[in-house]
Amino acid sequence: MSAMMGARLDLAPFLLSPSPSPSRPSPALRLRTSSPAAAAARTRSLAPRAAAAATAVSAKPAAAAPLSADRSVVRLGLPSKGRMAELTLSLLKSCQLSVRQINPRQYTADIPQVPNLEVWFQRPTDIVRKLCSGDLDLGIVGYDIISEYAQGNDDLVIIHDALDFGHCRLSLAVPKEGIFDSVNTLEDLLNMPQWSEERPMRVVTGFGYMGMADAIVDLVSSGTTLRENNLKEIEGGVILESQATLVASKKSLNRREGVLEISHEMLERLEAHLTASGKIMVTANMRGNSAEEVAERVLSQTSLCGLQGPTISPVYCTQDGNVAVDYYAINVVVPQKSLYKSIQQLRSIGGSGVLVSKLTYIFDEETPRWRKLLSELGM
Ligand SMILES: Nc1ncnc2c1ncn2[C@@H]1O[C@H](COP(=O)(O)OP(=O)(O)OP(=O)(O)O)[C@@H](O)[C@H]1O
Ligand SMILES: O=P(O)(O)OC[C@H]1O[C@H](OP(=O)(O)OP(=O)(O)O)[C@H](O)[C@@H]1O
Ligand SMILES: [Mg+2]
Repeated sequence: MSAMMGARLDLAPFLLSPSPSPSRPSPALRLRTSSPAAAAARTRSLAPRAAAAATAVSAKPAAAAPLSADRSVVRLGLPSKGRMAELTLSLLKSCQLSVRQINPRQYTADIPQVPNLEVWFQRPTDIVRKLCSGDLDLGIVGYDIISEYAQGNDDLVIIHDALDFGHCRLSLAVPKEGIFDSVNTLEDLLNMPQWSEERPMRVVTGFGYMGMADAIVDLVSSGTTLRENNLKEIEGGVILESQATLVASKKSLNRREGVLEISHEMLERLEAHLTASGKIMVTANMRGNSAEEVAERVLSQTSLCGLQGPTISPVYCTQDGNVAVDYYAINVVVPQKSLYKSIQQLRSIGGSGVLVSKLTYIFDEETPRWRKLLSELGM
């Protein structure tokens, strides 16, 4: 949950729970609607979105249902449309978990690499609902959707909290100009003389440009939509940081055969792929008297320390009919962004014949996320 923990929650009690905690200071703030789904349903064309927002807000998660014994297949819910859909499929493909959809009109598919797994394409909100109701066992959705639609349901557990796509934040924004001209922080906003008991600050998500609200709450990624609509974020106004997550029903993990094993395999593949992304393997030859002496030279360079340190192995050749070692091969994993620096450093200590290859997977020892999941399941 590391990425989410950075979220500033100053406003959370006002936005994510039905009634603000009485012990909090009472800024003159009244929230009309709190759903990011409603938030998402504003801006570029307002009227139709307002209607959509109204529908979305009333959606509540289904109560946790008993485990249905009538199916033996494990079900994974994936986003059926929107930006998350394509990115989810391409992430799975990168993990050698390609989804096979025989008929594109159907809402089910499979992953040939994982027998006994059925894929259901669903809207993100429905993925969470169906995890809660027991129709799905696993799902990939944004953390924002889990926060919003699985409140109070402790059956859901996040297996991987940082799938590295769908990055956005739920943020409070105000108009750039007018009375908000010099409002740059949450404190500035709450201290504005305009708000009072009789006229509290109104935060809505569907009517930000119609003069009915003072501020809005919406998902923000690049910030383009806000800019295009003459709005600005303010310091301290981030309510939640979100990105795609792999989530599961604890009940399924505990009781449905195969769910735990499939989760483990998915987690391992995802971790291996995500750990490797942005990293490259640099191989070079270096003359030296011993592996230790070469290691000292390599380790003196800041960009050549590798994951656990460089691997250094002798390169054998024959000299006058005898086997001899003049050179050592160095293998070191480095971040792609420090490629050129690594090459400069290798050359500066006598490296030659540098080869660079992309890394596809890094399988570490058991991932801490697996330990964490087992402990959350009481295993
Ligand atoms: N601008 C964005 N950049 C990155 N991720 C985003 C952005 N907006 C939303 N998301 C993430 O993507 C998820 C799905 O949003 P998306 O817009 O694809 O679907 P949707 O809003 O349900 O569909 P639609 O907008 O077509 O009704 C959100 O729950 C959030 O986690
Ligand atoms: O900061 P930006 O990069 O501009 O992204 C933010 C926008 O993205 C989402 O909308 P989306 O594109 O999903 O359209 P929607 O309103 O139809 O959901 C979100 O609701 C914002 O409007
Ligand atoms: Mg959207």
